[in-house]
Amino acid sequence: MSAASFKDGTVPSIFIDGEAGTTGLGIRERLQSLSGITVKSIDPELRKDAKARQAMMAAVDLVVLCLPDAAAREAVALARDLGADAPRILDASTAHRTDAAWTYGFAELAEGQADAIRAARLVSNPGCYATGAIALLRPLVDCGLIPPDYPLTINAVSGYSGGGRTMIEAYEAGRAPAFELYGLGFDHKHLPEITALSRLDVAPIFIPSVGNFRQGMLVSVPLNLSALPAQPPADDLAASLAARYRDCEFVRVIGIEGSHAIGGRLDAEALNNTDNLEIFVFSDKDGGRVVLVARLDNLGKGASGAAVQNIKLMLGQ
Ligand SMILES: NC(=O)C1=CN([C@@H]2O[C@H](COP(=O)(O)OP(=O)(O)OC[C@H]3O[C@@H](n4cnc5c(N)ncnc54)[C@H](OP(=O)(O)O)[C@@H]3O)[C@@H](O)[C@H]2O)C=CC1
Ligand SMILES: CC(=O)N[C@@H](CCC(=O)OP(=O)(O)O)C(=O)O
Repeated sequence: MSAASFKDGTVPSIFIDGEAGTTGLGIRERLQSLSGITVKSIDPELRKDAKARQAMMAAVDLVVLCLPDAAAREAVALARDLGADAPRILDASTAHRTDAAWTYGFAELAEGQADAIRAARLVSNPGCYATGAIALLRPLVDCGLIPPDYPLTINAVSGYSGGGRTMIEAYEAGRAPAFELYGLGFDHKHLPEITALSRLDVAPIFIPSVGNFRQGMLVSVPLNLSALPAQPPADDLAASLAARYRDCEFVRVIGIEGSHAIGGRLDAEALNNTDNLEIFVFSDKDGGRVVLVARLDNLGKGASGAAVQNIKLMLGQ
């Protein structure tokens, strides 16, 4: 996007549709430290008024959708109706993550993905669990250590803010269990993106859970290495992951020794209020059993932090 093409003149402008929600607020807060952009806000009374939102869309270069899926689809239709005035869109919802017309907003996905995001008109921000799972799996599928048809299991735990305002209110009013498994219908909404973007042919068994803490997330994948066709040593998995993320600002791989050194426990909240993601490779003494773990803040790299990373790429910042 060149300066000459900005609707407002010299700096790009953004409208966050749903800015009062959990994700919207997180993005708003992070954008305060970003100079060289204008954030335009809608009158709160008109936040669900289609005409008023469409007028905001016409006035900005980029719209960030922080809405439930159905509302996000409606917002995209409003933007599309603007024709040549339509802004670029970053959608934080699940609605477009496996839609071929949209670019998946995980810059670290593969070589060239950051450039694809820079150039795209339509970008979907990844799901929080999906970010952790894809970060672990995609490099290992790409290099052939995990075959696309391998029967994988993914376990995960999230802080309750992942459930948006309704879940936050339920936990903070003491109306929710201390810890629960869910997704036991094998149909969690992140499964399609985890499967597609990890380049898997079969959906993993994915068991998410939520606990009585506000934010923070662990996503883990257990592997018996002797069951993998390549029977790779654990070191090969760690080396592939380290090589993939070597130059990534927000992703750090902690290899087998480093993972072992932290003492067999992982605190889900350790990366809270950061935009970082850590990958651990835990291995038993013989190197035959491995657990890969991604740790992130579900509201950081799992949502608003990733959104701001995408906004910066889309606006050439
Ligand atoms: N929480 C998280 O960790 C993550 C959430 N997401 C996704 O981001 C999106 C927003 O989620 P989250 O921030 O958690 O949700 P919240 O419930 O916290 O916020 C949603 C916001 O959208 C507003 N809204 C709802 N319907 C409409 C509509 N028709 N028109 C305009 N505004 C509307 C709500 O207003 P009101 O409250 O007044 O109804 C609220 O401000 C969802 O798609 C979610 O799946 C993505 C990554 C992580
Ligand atoms: C604890 C909790 O309920 N988490 C949410 C996922 C949060 C998230 O990242 O969802 P989207 O980005 O896909 O909206 C869930 O499992 O539905």
